[in-house]
Amino acid sequence: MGFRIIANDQDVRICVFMVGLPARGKSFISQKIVRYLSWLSIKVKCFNVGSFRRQLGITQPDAEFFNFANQEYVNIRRQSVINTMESMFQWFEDENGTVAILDGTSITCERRTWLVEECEKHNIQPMFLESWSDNEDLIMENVKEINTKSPDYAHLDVASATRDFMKKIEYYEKVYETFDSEKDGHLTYVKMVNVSDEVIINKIETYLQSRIVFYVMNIRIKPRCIWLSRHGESIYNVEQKIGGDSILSERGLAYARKLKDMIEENAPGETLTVWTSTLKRTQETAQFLSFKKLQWKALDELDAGVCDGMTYEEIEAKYPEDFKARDADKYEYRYRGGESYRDVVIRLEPVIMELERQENILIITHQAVLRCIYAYFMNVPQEESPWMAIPLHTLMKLEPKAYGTKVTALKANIPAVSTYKEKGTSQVGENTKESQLHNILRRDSEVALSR
Ligand SMILES: O=P(O)(O)OC[C@H]1O[C@@](CO)(OP(=O)(O)O)[C@@H](O)[C@@H]1O
Repeated sequence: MGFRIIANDQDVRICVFMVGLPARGKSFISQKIVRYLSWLSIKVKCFNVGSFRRQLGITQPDAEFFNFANQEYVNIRRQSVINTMESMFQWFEDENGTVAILDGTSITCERRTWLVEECEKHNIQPMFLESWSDNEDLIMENVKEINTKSPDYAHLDVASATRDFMKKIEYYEKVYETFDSEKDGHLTYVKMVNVSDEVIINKIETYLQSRIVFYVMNIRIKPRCIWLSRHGESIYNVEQKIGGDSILSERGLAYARKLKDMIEENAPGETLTVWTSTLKRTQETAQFLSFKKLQWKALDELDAGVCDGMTYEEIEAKYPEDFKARDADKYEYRYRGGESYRDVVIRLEPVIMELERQENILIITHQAVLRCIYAYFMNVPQEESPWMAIPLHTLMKLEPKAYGTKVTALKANIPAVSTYKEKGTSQVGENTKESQLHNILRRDSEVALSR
């Protein structure tokens, strides 16, 4: 529960200032940190300087607006940063925030000195995160992405937008001062060279800062897929019992066979590594797959403690107070002698870190664990994540992209019981799960557009 203590410690307030030329993936990194920290219940918010500039009425500036020789424009841009900082300080006060990310360029020493002074006045720890890159492919990939996604370029065709953007980069290059240990040795900074090819770390002082550093060190950007599946229908699922370590039903075994075909069809020729829990039902589901397999104890189902092996109806009859308490706050409720969703998230942290580093992975695990993993990738809030329907016999494909994660759900068309229990009832119901699955799919487009 270490993260909770930090999240509640009112003394820890960090501002991460992104540093770097345009198209160096700063927004991508900012969004990832936001997703990671909020998944760990740390109050975090990203403040994008570009949106504050747009609030000043500068909506579709051409490259000239970024010419540092033009004092009038420099002043307007400085004003956008001042407004962003004010809004950020306000957020720390009003919302009791812990980590703010300032997504701008902050490329001059003069600017950074000013930012540090402002943070000191407000008792906030400044930390700089520079994204430095000379990888042409990576840069052009980012330029393409920005030109199609940013409102700044909505009025231009791709060729004109690219020309304008390259000119803008040129202006920034003229004044860019990268971090170096001699002149910046007194500052807390992380310099990422070509994402995480090389990471230089200076003067990290607090635990939370070191968590952020550790996370960004693990970021990879190579395109890959993460496949997620629950195990096939188990005997306990059929009997509506929770927990346990039962084997698969006949239909569950049929899903295990079908899973092999589905992977071959949808990921032809790909090499995957299969991660399962240590429980029989996930291993039986993986048995027909010929890839390398790895068991994680951390992927075991949420521990239902004294309720393990019971149906929801039995729990309601035997522990009515607990049953109600869980429905009232499913994320925080901890089974007697067992776990809460929050506990599961914390034990999953090393899995997530490893997932960030890996290439194509297929995870075969359990309802509650999948909800937590899915919540991380899709930025699902805590109040919602324990209530998401993750139906049996459905394979999900997640494709992390620069501006969100794309999800595709593939149904095996092998019938299975529903294990979904709605709030306020002890019945598991067939009727809800389809609509919930649609919620999942809808969320994809929300996330993809959320930048
Ligand atoms: O948090 P809730 O919605 O109870 O879901 C978790 C439950 O899902 C189940 C099925 O009901 O997972 P699993 O299919 O892996 O067995 C239970 O074992 C587990 O307790």
